[in-house]
Amino acid sequence: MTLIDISRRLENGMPVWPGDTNFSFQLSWTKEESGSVNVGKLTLSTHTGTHIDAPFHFDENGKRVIDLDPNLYVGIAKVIELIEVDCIKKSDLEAFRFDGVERLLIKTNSWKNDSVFPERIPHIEKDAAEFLHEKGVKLVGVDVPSVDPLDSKELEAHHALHHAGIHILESIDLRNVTPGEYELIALPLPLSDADGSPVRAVLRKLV
Ligand SMILES: Nc1ccccc1C(=O)C[C@H](N)C(=O)O
Ligand SMILES: [Zn+2]
Ligand SMILES: [Zn+2]
Repeated sequence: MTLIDISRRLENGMPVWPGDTNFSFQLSWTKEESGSVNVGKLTLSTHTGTHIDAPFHFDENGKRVIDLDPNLYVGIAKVIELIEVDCIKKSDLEAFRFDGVERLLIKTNSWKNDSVFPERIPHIEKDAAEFLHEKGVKLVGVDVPSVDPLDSKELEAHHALHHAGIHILESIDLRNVTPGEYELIALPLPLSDADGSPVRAVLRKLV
């Protein structure tokens, strides 16, 4: 069956979190120089493009990427639409059924021009994190670069989700995805010490 790619393209000049490391791919050796091969070199933040946050990103004692269970990032996921909401709160989520839903992907369509970093994004409210925990959700994915407001220092949503045992996937691209149930694959790289990791996130439609 065909895969729907929900990853943002990693390329020079792509938007990154303000002040964070720019993404760069360069050849450190060209085939001409080496006589045999092109060899590339990447420079990037762990929060580049579609990525997961490890709890260490916002908690000194939190798990690093290598400690995360890969099973979290592979399996059935429900995609819901909350188009252009200001924030994602419990009362918005109560309209949906979450029986047995462990992975929830929220399409807000609020990042219109993805060639520039957004100025404003919807964040997740604390009561939504608690509600999703009660429903048994273990992973939440959003189509924007953060689950908190862009200027947040407290990172209330990151902490509330962590407290609720919910892992975070950010900057997925759900423009070509209609609500429903899918299989998600969004595996982090096996980075030993990292606080986050880019992922190649794909969906497979369930029949
Ligand atoms: N890259 C950064 C640089 C500086 C300050 C925050 C960030 C973030 O990444 C925060 C965002 N909540 C994130 O998890 O992706
Ligand atoms: Zn992040
Ligand atoms: Zn984050």
